[in-house]
Amino acid sequence: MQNRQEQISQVVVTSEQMRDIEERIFAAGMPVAALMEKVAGLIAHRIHEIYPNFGQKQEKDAGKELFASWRVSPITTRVGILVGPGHNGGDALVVARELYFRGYEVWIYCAFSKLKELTAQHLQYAQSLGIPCYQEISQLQDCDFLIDGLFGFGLERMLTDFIAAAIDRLNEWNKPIISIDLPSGLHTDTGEVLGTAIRATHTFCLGLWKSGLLQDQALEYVGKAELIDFDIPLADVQAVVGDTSKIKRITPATVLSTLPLPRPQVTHKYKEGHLLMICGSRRYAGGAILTALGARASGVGMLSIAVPESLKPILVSHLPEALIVGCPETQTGAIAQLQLPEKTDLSSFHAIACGPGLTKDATAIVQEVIASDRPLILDADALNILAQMGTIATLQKRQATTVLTPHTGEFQRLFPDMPDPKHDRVLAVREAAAQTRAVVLLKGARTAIASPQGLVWINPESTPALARGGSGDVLTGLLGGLLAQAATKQIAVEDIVATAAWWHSQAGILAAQERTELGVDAFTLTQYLMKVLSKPKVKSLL
Ligand SMILES: NC(=O)C1=CN([C@@H]2O[C@H](COP(=O)(O)OP(=O)(O)OC[C@H]3O[C@@H](n4cnc5c(N)ncnc54)[C@H](O)[C@@H]3O)[C@@H](O)[C@H]2O)[C@@H](O)CC1
Ligand SMILES: Nc1ncnc2c1ncn2[C@@H]1O[C@H](COP(=O)(O)OP(=O)(O)O)[C@@H](O)[C@H]1O
Ligand SMILES: [K+]
Repeated sequence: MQNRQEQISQVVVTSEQMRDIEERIFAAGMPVAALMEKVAGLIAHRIHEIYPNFGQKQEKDAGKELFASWRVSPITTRVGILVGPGHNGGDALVVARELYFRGYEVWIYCAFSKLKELTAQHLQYAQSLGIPCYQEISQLQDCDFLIDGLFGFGLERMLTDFIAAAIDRLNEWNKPIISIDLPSGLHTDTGEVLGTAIRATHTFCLGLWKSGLLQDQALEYVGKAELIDFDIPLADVQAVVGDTSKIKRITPATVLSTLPLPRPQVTHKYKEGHLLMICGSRRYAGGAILTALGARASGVGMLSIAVPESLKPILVSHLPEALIVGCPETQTGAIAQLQLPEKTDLSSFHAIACGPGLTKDATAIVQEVIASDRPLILDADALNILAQMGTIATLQKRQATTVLTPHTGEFQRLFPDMPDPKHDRVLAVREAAAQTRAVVLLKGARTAIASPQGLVWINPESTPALARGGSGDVLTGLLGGLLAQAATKQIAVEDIVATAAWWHSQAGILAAQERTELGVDAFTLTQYLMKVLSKPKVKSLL
C-alpha cells in the first residue's frame, strides 16, 4: 500500500478538477483565507531555502539611517513580486509579506485595477507596511529574483495588452523567476502558451500536479518543477478524479510495483518470456542490434531475432545468447517473409516486437504479425506500414494486445484525423488508444501513454540526451522483453509500458550524469539500463 505522499505525487489534474477539489475543501469548512495563508507560508519557506536572505532584520529595525543604507549592502536580497488579479496574486502577496518580515527587500508590481477581494486586502496590508507597489514593470528590473503570481489555474484567455508586454519585457532580463502554481500564460491543461508566458526557473505547483506542466510544449517555461503539498485530503481527490479518464505521473513507486518481475525458483527460459523481434534491413543493421540489447536488459527468458539473412552473422556476434532467424530478403535487403525454424510458429512466442530498421519494403511481414493473435509492439517502419494499411480499421480487427510507440511524426501519419499532439498530447494519445483499442506510447520529452480505457500515464522525468538516433530502438526492445515476461504473469499491459518508459529515461538520466548529455549514444544507453536498477536507492526498493 502506497503512502499518501506517493499517491499524491502520481495524481495529475485539469483546472476543472482542481477547482472542484478546492470547492469540496471550502464546502467542508476550510476558510479560503486560511488555505491561502497555509499555501503561501509553505512557498515562502521554500523560497527562503532556495534564495536565502542574508540581510538582518535588526538592521531594518535599527532605524531609518541603516534602512537607507540597507539596499547598498551586498548581502540583502531584493525580491520582486508580480501580482495578478486573482488568488494566484493573493498567494504572491502573502509570500511578499512573509519575505518582508524575514528581512528581504520586497517590491511589488501590480497593474490591475480590479482585484479579487482577498487579493485586494493583502495588497492593502502590504502597502500599509511600506512595501512599495509599482504599476510599471521596469521598476522591478533591479530585483535579484522575481516571484510570479500573475495567473494560476484561473487563466482563461489569451494574454494581451499591458500584461503581455510586461511578461515579454521581464523575460528579457533573464532573472531567476519562481512561478506560483504555473508559469503565468500557460494553459493549465495543455501547457500551451496563451499569447506569451513567464519563463520560470522554478515552478512551485500547488497541491496537485497540473497536466499542463507535464507537456512538451510547456517545458521551456516551467524550469525546475516541484510540488508544494498542502494536505489535500485523498478522499476529495478520489471523489473528483475517480478511476477513469485519469492522468497519472509515473513515479518510482509506480514502477516498483511491477519490477522486478517475479521469477519463481523453479522455472525455465520459456516460462520467463519468449520474445520474437522482427527488425533490421541491409540498410539499417544497427537498429536491430540496439533493439536486441534493449531486450537483453529486460531479463527476458528467451530472445529470438528475425532479420534479413545477410544480417545474421553480425547479430550473432553481438548477441551470442539469442536465436537469430535469418529470413529471405527483398532485392532492397528488407525481410521478404518470416521463415521460422522447424516446429516453430508465431504461437511459440509470448510477444512480438516489430519495426526498427525494417524499411517500408517489409510490408508482408508486418501484415502477418498484425493478423496474428500474439501481443504485439509496433514501432518505426512497422508504424509507417500500419498507417498505409489504415490504422484504425486494421487494429480494430485485432483481438490480442497491441502497443504502438510513435513519435509525433509517426503519430500524425498513423492518425491524420486525430487531435494534433502538438496542441494537446494527452487528448491525442487518449483518443488514439480509445479508437484503436491499443496501448499508445507517444514519445517525446515527456512521453505519454494511454490505455484503451482512458487512463493516461505521463513520464515526468527525462533528459534531452535521449534525443539521439537509436534511443527509441532501445525502448522497443526493452518494452518487448518486459511484455513477453509479463505475458506469463498477471500484470496490466499499460503498467508494463509505463515501467519501460520510466526505466529507459532513468537510464538516460544516469548516463548523462556520469558522461554529460553528449555522452549518451544509444549503445551506451543499453549499458545503463541495468545500472538504474542496481543504483542503491532503487535496489533497496526492489
Ligand atoms: N483559494 C485559495 O485560497 C487557494 C488559492 N490558490 C491559488 O489560487 C489560484 C487560482 O486562483 P483564481 O481562481 O483566482 O485564478 P487566478 O489567480 O489564476 O486568475 C484568475 C483571475 O485572472 C483573470 N483573468 C483570467 N484570464 C485572464 C487574462 N487572459 N487576462 C487578464 N485577466 C485574466 C480572471 O478574471 C480572474 O480575476 C491558484 O492557481 C493558486 O495560486 C491555491 O493554490 C490554493 C488555495
Ligand atoms: N528532448 C527529449 N527529452 C527526453 N527524451 C527524449 C527527447 N527527445 C527524444 N526523447 C526520447 O528518445 C527516444 C527517441 O525515440 P525515436 O524518436 O523513436 O528515435 P529513434 O527512432 O532514432 O530511436 C524516445 O524514447 C523519446 O521519448
Ligand atoms: K503564476
